[in-house]
Amino acid sequence: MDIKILRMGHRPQRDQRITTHVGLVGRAFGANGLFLTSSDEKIKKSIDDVSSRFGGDFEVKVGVSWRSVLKNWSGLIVHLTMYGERLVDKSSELKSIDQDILVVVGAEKVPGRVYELADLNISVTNQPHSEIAALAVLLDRIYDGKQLKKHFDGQVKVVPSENDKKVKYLD
Ligand SMILES: C[S@@+](CC[C@H](N)C(=O)[O-])C[C@H]1O[C@@H](n2cnc3c(N)ncnc32)[C@H](O)[C@@H]1O
Repeated sequence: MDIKILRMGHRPQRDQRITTHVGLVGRAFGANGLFLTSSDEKIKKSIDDVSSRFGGDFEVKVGVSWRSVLKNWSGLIVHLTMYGERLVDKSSELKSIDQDILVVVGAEKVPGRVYELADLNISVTNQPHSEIAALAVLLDRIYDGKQLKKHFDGQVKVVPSENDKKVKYLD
C-alpha cells in the first residue's frame, strides 16, 4: 500500500520548517511521497538530503497542481481537517483500507472543493492544532503502530542506546 501526502497552501516565506516537517514525519512514519503545490525546491532538497543519508524511498514532487493530483489519484483520498469526522470514529475503517491513500494537509484555508473531492474528511480532535501532529496520529492509526519498526536501508544508521549517541556509517 502506497501512502502519499499532498501539502497544500505552502507559503515559502512562512511555512518552510512546517512543510519540511510534514515531509520528514511522513517519511519516518511510513508514507512514501510528498506532493507540494508550491515550487519550493528548498523543501525538496532538505527532505531528499535526509533520505539520501538515512535511506528509504520517499519521493518529493514540487510545483504540482492540487486539482490534478486529486483528480488523478486512483486510491482513497483522506483530507485532514479539524472540521472532519472524528478519527476515533473512523479508526477501524482506516486500518482495513487495502488501497493507496493520499493524505491531504493544508496550511492556510483549504478550498471547499477539496472537502468534496476527499473520500474522507478526518479530524484528529475538533480542536485547531497542527498538520504535523494530525499527520503523525493518522499514520499511526492506519498502520496500527507497525510503521514504528520500519527498516530504512540508509548509509547512516542510529543504534538505539540507553545513554549514548551511537551512529553507524555503512559503505
Ligand atoms: C493551521 S491548520 C488550519 C486549520 C484549519 N482551520 C482546518 O481546516 O483544520 C493547517 C492544517 O492543519 C491540519 N489540522 C489542524 N488541526 C487539525 C485537526 N484538529 N484535525 C486534523 N487536521 C488538522 C489541517 O490539515 C489544516 O489544513
